[in-house]
Amino acid sequence: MPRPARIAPQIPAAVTDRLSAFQKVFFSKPPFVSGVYSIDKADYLLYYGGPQNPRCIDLANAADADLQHLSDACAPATFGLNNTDVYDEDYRKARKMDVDAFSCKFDPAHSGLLELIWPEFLSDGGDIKQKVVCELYKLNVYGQGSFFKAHKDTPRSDTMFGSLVVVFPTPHEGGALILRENEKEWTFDSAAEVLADGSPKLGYVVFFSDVEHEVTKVTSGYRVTLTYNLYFNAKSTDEPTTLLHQPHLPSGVSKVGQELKIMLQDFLACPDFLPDGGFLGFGLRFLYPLDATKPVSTISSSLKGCDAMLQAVCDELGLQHSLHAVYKTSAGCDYYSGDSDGDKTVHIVRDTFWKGTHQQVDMDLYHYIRDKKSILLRAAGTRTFKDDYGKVVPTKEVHWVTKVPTQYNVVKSHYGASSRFFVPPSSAC
Ligand SMILES: O=C(O)CCC(=O)C(=O)O
Ligand SMILES: [Fe+2]
Repeated sequence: MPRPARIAPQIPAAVTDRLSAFQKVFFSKPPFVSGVYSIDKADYLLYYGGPQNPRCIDLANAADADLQHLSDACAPATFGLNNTDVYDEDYRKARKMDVDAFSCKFDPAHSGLLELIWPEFLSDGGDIKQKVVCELYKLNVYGQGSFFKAHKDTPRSDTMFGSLVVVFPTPHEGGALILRENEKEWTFDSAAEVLADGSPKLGYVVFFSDVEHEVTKVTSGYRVTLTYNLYFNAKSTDEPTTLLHQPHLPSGVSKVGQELKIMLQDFLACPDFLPDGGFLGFGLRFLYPLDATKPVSTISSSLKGCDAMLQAVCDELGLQHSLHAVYKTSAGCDYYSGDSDGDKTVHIVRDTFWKGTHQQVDMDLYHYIRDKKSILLRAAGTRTFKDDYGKVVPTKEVHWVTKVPTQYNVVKSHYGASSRFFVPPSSAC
Protein backbone atom coordinates (compact mmCIF):
# COMPACT_ATOMS: atom_id res chain seq x y z
CA MET A 1 0.00 0.00 0.00
CA PRO A 2 1.55 3.37 -0.92
CA ARG A 3 2.43 5.61 1.95
CA PRO A 4 0.04 8.59 2.25
CA ALA A 5 1.46 11.81 0.88
CA ARG A 6 3.22 14.06 3.32
CA ILE A 7 1.00 16.90 4.50
CA ALA A 8 2.99 20.12 4.30
CA PRO A 9 3.10 22.10 7.54
CA GLN A 10 0.93 25.18 7.49
CA ILE A 11 3.32 27.98 8.37
CA PRO A 12 2.23 31.57 7.80
CA ALA A 13 4.54 33.71 5.66
CA ALA A 14 5.01 36.06 8.64
CA VAL A 15 6.83 33.22 10.40
CA THR A 16 8.82 31.77 7.46
CA ASP A 17 10.10 35.25 6.56
CA ARG A 18 11.26 35.80 10.10
CA LEU A 19 12.94 32.39 10.22
CA SER A 20 14.94 33.00 7.07
CA ALA A 21 15.95 36.48 8.21
CA PHE A 22 17.22 35.00 11.48
CA GLN A 23 19.24 32.33 9.66
CA LYS A 24 20.83 34.92 7.42
CA VAL A 25 22.09 36.92 10.40
CA PHE A 26 23.13 33.81 12.36
CA PHE A 27 25.37 32.60 9.52
CA SER A 28 26.59 36.05 8.49
CA LYS A 29 29.83 35.99 10.43
CA PRO A 30 32.79 34.08 8.93
CA PRO A 31 34.20 31.33 11.19
CA PHE A 32 37.64 32.96 11.36
CA VAL A 33 39.39 36.25 12.01
CA SER A 34 42.49 37.36 10.07
CA GLY A 35 44.66 40.37 9.43
CA VAL A 36 48.14 41.80 9.86
CA TYR A 37 49.65 43.10 13.07
CA SER A 38 52.70 45.20 13.94
CA ILE A 39 55.02 43.76 16.55
CA ASP A 40 58.33 44.87 18.07
CA LYS A 41 61.38 44.35 15.87
CA ALA A 42 62.94 42.07 18.49
CA ASP A 43 59.91 39.80 18.35
CA TYR A 44 60.87 38.66 14.86
CA LEU A 45 63.99 36.95 16.21
CA LEU A 46 63.95 33.17 16.14
CA TYR A 47 66.63 31.05 17.84
CA TYR A 48 67.30 27.43 16.91
CA GLY A 49 70.12 24.92 16.42
CA GLY A 50 70.72 24.05 20.09
CA PRO A 51 73.97 24.59 22.00
CA GLN A 52 76.08 22.80 19.36
CA ASN A 53 75.06 25.00 16.49
CA PRO A 54 73.15 28.02 17.78
CA ARG A 55 71.56 30.23 15.16
CA CYS A 56 69.42 33.32 15.23
CA ILE A 57 67.35 34.49 12.27
CA ASP A 58 65.55 37.81 11.97
CA LEU A 59 62.29 36.85 10.29
CA ALA A 60 61.60 40.47 9.33
CA ASN A 61 64.87 40.72 7.40
CA ALA A 62 65.87 37.24 6.41
CA ALA A 63 68.07 36.45 3.42
CA ASP A 64 67.18 33.45 1.25
CA ALA A 65 70.28 31.55 2.42
CA ASP A 66 69.25 31.99 6.08
CA LEU A 67 65.72 30.79 5.33
CA GLN A 68 67.16 27.81 3.45
CA HIS A 69 69.26 27.02 6.55
CA LEU A 70 66.16 27.19 8.75
CA SER A 71 64.25 24.96 6.34
CA ASP A 72 67.12 22.44 6.30
CA ALA A 73 67.14 22.37 10.10
CA CYS A 74 63.45 21.33 10.03
CA ALA A 75 62.07 17.86 9.43
CA PRO A 76 59.34 16.86 6.95
CA ALA A 77 55.94 17.86 8.31
CA THR A 78 53.38 15.21 9.14
CA PHE A 79 49.65 15.62 9.73
CA GLY A 80 47.14 14.00 12.07
CA LEU A 81 44.98 11.20 10.69
CA ASN A 82 42.89 8.91 12.90
CA ASN A 83 44.96 9.81 15.96
CA THR A 84 48.32 9.08 14.34
CA ASP A 85 50.85 11.34 12.64
CA VAL A 86 51.11 10.54 8.96
CA TYR A 87 53.74 11.65 6.46
CA ASP A 88 52.43 11.93 2.90
CA GLU A 89 53.92 14.45 0.45
CA ASP A 90 50.88 14.17 -1.82
CA TYR A 91 48.83 15.64 0.99
CA ARG A 92 51.22 17.91 2.79
CA LYS A 93 54.58 19.13 1.58
CA ALA A 94 56.19 21.36 4.21
CA ARG A 95 58.91 21.37 6.87
CA LYS A 96 58.38 21.51 10.62
CA MET A 97 60.31 22.14 13.82
CA ASP A 98 59.01 21.01 17.21
CA VAL A 99 58.67 23.50 20.05
CA ASP A 100 61.61 22.13 22.04
CA ALA A 101 63.99 22.87 19.14
CA PHE A 102 63.47 26.63 18.78
CA SER A 103 62.60 29.75 20.70
CA CYS A 104 60.86 32.81 19.30
CA LYS A 105 60.66 36.18 20.99
CA PHE A 106 57.14 36.68 19.66
CA ASP A 107 54.41 35.76 22.13
CA PRO A 108 50.75 36.15 21.06
CA ALA A 109 49.56 37.19 24.54
CA HIS A 110 52.31 39.66 25.41
CA SER A 111 52.25 41.25 21.98
CA GLY A 112 48.56 42.11 22.51
CA LEU A 113 47.49 40.07 19.48
CA LEU A 114 45.21 37.76 21.43
CA GLU A 115 43.47 40.61 23.13
CA LEU A 116 42.81 42.08 19.71
CA ILE A 117 41.43 38.98 18.02
CA TRP A 118 39.76 37.21 20.90
CA PRO A 119 36.52 39.22 21.31
CA GLU A 120 35.78 39.28 17.61
CA PHE A 121 36.62 35.63 17.11
CA LEU A 122 34.90 34.02 20.06
CA SER A 123 31.99 36.23 20.88
CA ASP A 124 31.68 38.73 18.07
CA GLY A 125 32.55 41.58 20.42
CA GLY A 126 30.33 40.39 23.29
CA ASP A 127 31.22 39.08 26.71
CA ILE A 128 33.79 36.30 26.93
CA LYS A 129 33.05 33.72 29.55
CA GLN A 130 35.90 31.31 28.98
CA LYS A 131 39.60 31.40 29.72
CA VAL A 132 41.65 30.24 26.81
CA VAL A 133 45.03 28.58 26.64
CA CYS A 134 47.03 29.31 23.52
CA GLU A 135 49.70 26.64 23.16
CA LEU A 136 52.56 26.94 20.72
CA TYR A 137 52.46 23.82 18.56
CA LYS A 138 54.93 23.96 15.62
CA LEU A 139 57.16 26.09 13.48
CA ASN A 140 56.56 25.41 9.80
CA VAL A 141 58.53 26.39 6.73
CA TYR A 142 56.79 26.20 3.36
CA GLY A 143 59.47 26.51 0.67
CA GLN A 144 58.86 26.64 -3.08
CA GLY A 145 56.40 23.89 -4.09
CA SER A 146 55.11 23.37 -0.52
CA PHE A 147 51.38 23.11 0.23
CA PHE A 148 48.86 21.52 2.59
CA LYS A 149 45.73 20.07 1.01
CA ALA A 150 42.21 20.61 2.39
CA HIS A 151 41.78 19.23 5.90
CA LYS A 152 40.30 19.89 9.31
CA ASP A 153 42.68 20.06 12.25
CA THR A 154 42.60 17.06 14.55
CA PRO A 155 41.43 18.17 18.01
CA ARG A 156 44.22 17.24 20.41
CA SER A 157 41.88 17.10 23.38
CA ASP A 158 38.18 17.61 23.97
CA THR A 159 38.84 21.18 25.07
CA MET A 160 40.67 22.18 21.88
CA PHE A 161 38.48 24.43 19.80
CA GLY A 162 40.65 26.22 17.28
CA SER A 163 44.01 27.11 15.78
CA LEU A 164 46.00 30.28 15.44
CA VAL A 165 48.51 30.61 12.60
CA VAL A 166 50.93 33.52 12.37
CA VAL A 167 52.82 34.19 9.14
CA PHE A 168 56.19 35.98 9.28
CA PRO A 169 57.10 38.70 6.78
CA THR A 170 59.54 36.60 4.77
CA PRO A 171 59.39 37.20 1.01
CA HIS A 172 57.20 34.59 -0.70
CA GLU A 173 54.45 34.19 -3.23
CA GLY A 174 51.51 31.80 -3.03
CA GLY A 175 50.82 29.96 0.20
CA ALA A 176 47.37 31.50 0.68
CA LEU A 177 45.15 29.96 3.32
CA ILE A 178 41.71 29.00 1.98
CA LEU A 179 38.96 28.38 4.55
CA ARG A 180 35.61 26.70 3.84
CA GLU A 181 32.37 26.29 5.73
CA ASN A 182 29.28 24.77 4.10
CA GLU A 183 29.12 26.31 0.64
CA LYS A 184 31.21 29.36 1.51
CA GLU A 185 34.91 29.95 0.91
CA TRP A 186 37.34 32.67 2.05
CA THR A 187 40.98 33.30 1.18
CA PHE A 188 43.61 34.83 3.45
CA ASP A 189 46.52 35.68 1.18
CA SER A 190 49.06 37.02 3.60
CA ALA A 191 52.09 36.97 1.24
CA ALA A 192 51.59 40.51 -0.05
CA GLU A 193 50.10 41.96 3.12
CA VAL A 194 52.95 41.06 5.48
CA LEU A 195 55.41 43.06 3.39
CA ALA A 196 53.11 45.82 2.13
CA ASP A 197 54.11 49.52 2.39
CA GLY A 198 57.72 48.67 3.24
CA SER A 199 57.10 47.86 6.90
CA PRO A 200 57.12 44.16 7.83
CA LYS A 201 54.08 42.93 9.75
CA LEU A 202 52.88 39.65 11.13
CA GLY A 203 49.98 37.95 9.35
CA TYR A 204 47.51 36.11 11.57
CA VAL A 205 44.49 33.92 11.15
CA VAL A 206 42.50 32.21 13.87
CA PHE A 207 39.79 29.69 13.03
CA PHE A 208 37.66 26.99 14.62
CA SER A 209 38.95 23.43 14.37
CA ASP A 210 35.95 22.25 12.36
CA VAL A 211 36.59 24.72 9.53
CA GLU A 212 38.10 23.04 6.50
CA HIS A 213 41.25 24.78 5.29
CA GLU A 214 44.15 24.36 2.90
CA VAL A 215 47.43 26.09 2.11
CA THR A 216 47.91 26.70 -1.63
CA LYS A 217 51.27 26.01 -3.27
CA VAL A 218 54.10 28.41 -2.45
CA THR A 219 55.41 29.48 -5.85
CA SER A 220 58.54 31.31 -4.65
CA GLY A 221 60.40 32.17 -1.45
CA TYR A 222 59.70 30.78 2.03
CA ARG A 223 56.50 31.03 4.03
CA VAL A 224 57.40 30.71 7.73
CA THR A 225 54.62 30.20 10.27
CA LEU A 226 54.00 29.41 13.90
CA THR A 227 50.87 27.42 14.71
CA TYR A 228 49.12 27.41 18.07
CA ASN A 229 46.42 25.15 19.50
CA LEU A 230 43.62 26.93 21.35
CA TYR A 231 41.98 25.25 24.34
CA PHE A 232 39.11 26.26 26.55
CA ASN A 233 39.98 26.52 30.24
CA ALA A 234 42.18 23.52 30.79
CA LYS A 235 44.37 21.85 28.28
CA SER A 236 45.30 18.35 27.42
CA THR A 237 48.88 17.66 28.42
CA ASP A 238 51.33 20.21 29.83
CA GLU A 239 50.93 23.31 31.91
CA PRO A 240 49.30 26.22 30.10
CA THR A 241 51.86 28.17 28.14
CA THR A 242 49.84 31.32 27.76
CA LEU A 243 46.72 32.56 29.41
CA LEU A 244 44.63 35.05 27.56
CA HIS A 245 43.79 38.24 29.33
CA GLN A 246 40.06 38.81 29.49
CA PRO A 247 39.42 41.97 27.56
CA HIS A 248 37.49 44.68 29.32
CA LEU A 249 34.34 44.97 27.33
CA PRO A 250 30.94 46.34 28.14
CA SER A 251 28.74 43.46 29.21
CA GLY A 252 26.09 42.15 26.91
CA VAL A 253 25.91 40.51 23.56
CA SER A 254 27.54 41.73 20.37
CA LYS A 255 26.20 43.73 17.45
CA VAL A 256 25.07 40.58 15.63
CA GLY A 257 23.81 39.28 18.98
CA GLN A 258 21.73 42.43 19.47
CA GLU A 259 20.23 41.90 16.04
CA LEU A 260 19.36 38.28 16.87
CA LYS A 261 17.92 39.35 20.19
CA ILE A 262 15.55 41.80 18.54
CA MET A 263 14.56 39.15 16.01
CA LEU A 264 13.82 36.61 18.74
CA GLN A 265 11.72 39.13 20.65
CA ASP A 266 9.84 39.83 17.45
CA PHE A 267 9.25 36.05 16.96
CA LEU A 268 7.82 35.65 20.40
CA ALA A 269 5.50 38.60 19.97
CA CYS A 270 4.17 37.36 16.62
CA PRO A 271 0.64 35.93 17.07
CA ASP A 272 1.16 33.39 14.25
CA PHE A 273 4.21 31.99 15.96
CA LEU A 274 3.51 28.71 17.81
CA PRO A 275 -0.02 29.75 18.86
CA ASP A 276 -0.35 26.56 20.93
CA GLY A 277 3.14 26.81 22.44
CA GLY A 278 6.16 24.74 21.53
CA PHE A 279 9.91 24.94 21.12
CA LEU A 280 12.48 26.80 19.14
CA GLY A 281 15.22 24.47 17.94
CA PHE A 282 18.68 25.61 16.93
CA GLY A 283 21.11 23.36 15.12
CA LEU A 284 24.54 24.36 16.42
CA ARG A 285 26.71 25.95 13.76
CA PHE A 286 29.96 24.40 14.95
CA LEU A 287 31.11 20.94 15.96
CA TYR A 288 32.28 20.11 19.46
CA PRO A 289 34.49 17.28 20.68
CA LEU A 290 32.47 15.52 23.36
CA ASP A 291 32.77 12.36 25.38
CA ALA A 292 29.66 10.52 24.15
CA THR A 293 29.09 9.00 27.60
CA LYS A 294 28.59 12.44 29.18
CA PRO A 295 25.49 14.65 29.09
CA VAL A 296 25.46 16.95 26.11
CA SER A 297 25.15 19.93 28.47
CA THR A 298 28.85 19.50 29.41
CA ILE A 299 29.75 21.55 26.34
CA SER A 300 27.51 24.49 27.24
CA SER A 301 30.44 26.50 28.62
CA SER A 302 32.54 25.78 25.54
CA LEU A 303 30.23 26.98 22.80
CA LYS A 304 31.96 28.88 20.03
CA GLY A 305 31.25 32.06 18.10
CA CYS A 306 27.61 32.53 17.22
CA ASP A 307 26.58 29.38 19.15
CA ALA A 308 27.88 31.08 22.30
CA MET A 309 26.25 34.29 21.22
CA LEU A 310 22.85 32.61 20.89
CA GLN A 311 23.16 31.27 24.41
CA ALA A 312 23.96 34.78 25.66
CA VAL A 313 20.98 36.20 23.76
CA CYS A 314 18.63 33.66 25.37
CA ASP A 315 20.08 34.46 28.80
CA GLU A 316 19.48 38.15 28.23
CA LEU A 317 15.90 37.49 27.15
CA GLY A 318 15.33 35.27 30.18
CA LEU A 319 14.51 32.28 27.94
CA GLN A 320 15.18 28.84 29.33
CA HIS A 321 17.51 26.86 27.12
CA SER A 322 19.50 23.66 27.14
CA LEU A 323 21.67 21.48 24.92
CA HIS A 324 20.51 18.12 23.66
CA ALA A 325 21.24 15.27 21.32
CA VAL A 326 18.53 15.04 18.69
CA TYR A 327 17.46 11.95 16.75
CA LYS A 328 15.18 12.17 13.78
CA THR A 329 13.03 9.12 13.18
CA SER A 330 9.48 8.06 12.47
CA ALA A 331 6.93 7.24 15.16
CA GLY A 332 5.27 4.50 13.12
CA CYS A 333 3.64 3.43 9.87
CA ASP A 334 0.26 4.77 9.00
CA TYR A 335 -1.45 1.56 7.99
CA TYR A 336 -1.01 -0.10 11.40
CA SER A 337 -2.55 2.72 13.38
CA GLY A 338 -5.15 3.57 10.74
CA ASP A 339 -3.97 7.15 11.02
CA SER A 340 -3.92 8.95 7.68
CA ASP A 341 -1.82 11.92 8.65
CA GLY A 342 1.05 10.56 6.59
CA ASP A 343 4.20 12.06 7.94
CA LYS A 344 5.11 10.84 11.41
CA THR A 345 8.58 12.31 11.58
CA VAL A 346 9.58 12.93 15.14
CA HIS A 347 12.68 14.52 16.62
CA ILE A 348 13.61 12.76 19.84
CA VAL A 349 15.42 15.09 22.17
CA ARG A 350 17.72 13.53 24.77
CA ASP A 351 20.10 14.84 27.45
CA THR A 352 22.58 12.10 26.57
CA PHE A 353 23.43 10.15 23.46
CA TRP A 354 21.57 6.97 22.76
CA LYS A 355 23.99 4.08 23.35
CA GLY A 356 22.46 1.56 20.97
CA THR A 357 23.11 1.26 17.27
CA HIS A 358 20.87 1.12 14.28
CA GLN A 359 22.18 -2.35 13.47
CA GLN A 360 21.03 -3.72 16.82
CA VAL A 361 17.51 -2.42 16.36
CA ASP A 362 16.26 -2.65 12.82
CA MET A 363 12.69 -1.68 13.46
CA ASP A 364 10.96 0.62 15.81
CA LEU A 365 13.95 2.85 16.53
CA TYR A 366 11.53 5.36 17.92
CA HIS A 367 10.73 3.19 20.96
CA TYR A 368 14.40 2.48 21.68
CA ILE A 369 15.82 5.96 21.35
CA ARG A 370 13.35 7.77 23.57
CA ASP A 371 13.91 7.61 27.31
CA LYS A 372 11.78 8.84 30.22
CA LYS A 373 13.19 12.36 29.97
CA SER A 374 12.97 12.64 26.18
CA ILE A 375 10.93 15.38 24.60
CA LEU A 376 9.25 14.44 21.32
CA LEU A 377 8.93 17.12 18.71
CA ARG A 378 6.93 17.40 15.51
CA ALA A 379 7.30 20.14 12.92
CA ALA A 380 5.41 23.31 13.78
CA GLY A 381 2.16 23.58 11.85
CA THR A 382 1.59 19.78 11.66
CA ARG A 383 -1.07 17.78 13.50
CA THR A 384 -0.47 15.18 16.19
CA PHE A 385 -0.39 11.53 15.06
CA LYS A 386 -0.76 8.02 16.44
CA ASP A 387 1.89 5.33 16.76
CA ASP A 388 1.54 1.75 15.48
CA TYR A 389 -0.51 0.81 18.52
CA GLY A 390 -3.04 3.57 17.88
CA LYS A 391 -1.78 5.73 20.75
CA VAL A 392 -1.37 9.46 20.18
CA VAL A 393 2.34 10.32 20.24
CA PRO A 394 2.83 13.06 22.86
CA THR A 395 4.66 15.55 20.65
CA LYS A 396 5.19 19.26 20.99
CA GLU A 397 5.65 21.62 18.06
CA VAL A 398 9.11 22.86 17.10
CA HIS A 399 10.32 25.55 14.77
CA TRP A 400 13.85 24.79 13.65
CA VAL A 401 15.19 28.30 13.63
CA THR A 402 18.59 27.20 12.39
CA LYS A 403 18.53 23.92 10.51
CA VAL A 404 19.60 20.61 12.02
CA PRO A 405 22.81 19.60 10.24
CA THR A 406 22.44 16.12 8.81
CA GLN A 407 25.93 15.41 7.55
CA TYR A 408 27.44 14.36 10.87
CA ASN A 409 27.12 10.93 12.32
CA VAL A 410 27.38 11.16 16.10
CA VAL A 411 28.88 7.69 16.33
CA LYS A 412 31.51 7.92 13.62
CA SER A 413 32.69 11.51 13.87
CA HIS A 414 35.52 12.11 16.30
CA TYR A 415 33.81 15.37 17.17
CA GLY A 416 30.91 13.37 18.51
CA ALA A 417 28.51 16.17 19.23
CA SER A 418 25.59 16.77 17.00
CA SER A 419 23.79 18.46 19.77
CA ARG A 420 21.00 20.95 19.55
CA PHE A 421 20.00 23.90 21.52
CA PHE A 422 16.44 24.43 22.58
CA VAL A 423 14.48 27.35 23.82
CA PRO A 424 11.12 26.57 25.36
CA PRO A 425 8.41 29.09 24.50
CA SER A 426 8.03 32.24 26.45
CA SER A 427 4.66 33.24 27.78
CA ALA A 428 3.95 34.96 24.46
CA CYS A 429 3.70 31.61 22.65
O1 LIG B 1 49.90 27.43 7.56
C1 LIG B 1 48.71 27.60 7.59
O2 LIG B 1 48.17 28.66 7.24
C2 LIG B 1 47.80 26.49 8.08
C3 LIG B 1 48.56 25.29 8.51
C4 LIG B 1 47.66 24.18 8.90
O3 LIG B 1 46.57 24.04 8.39
C5 LIG B 1 48.06 23.23 9.95
O4 LIG B 1 49.21 23.30 10.41
O5 LIG B 1 47.23 22.39 10.33
FE1 LIG C 1 45.40 22.76 9.63
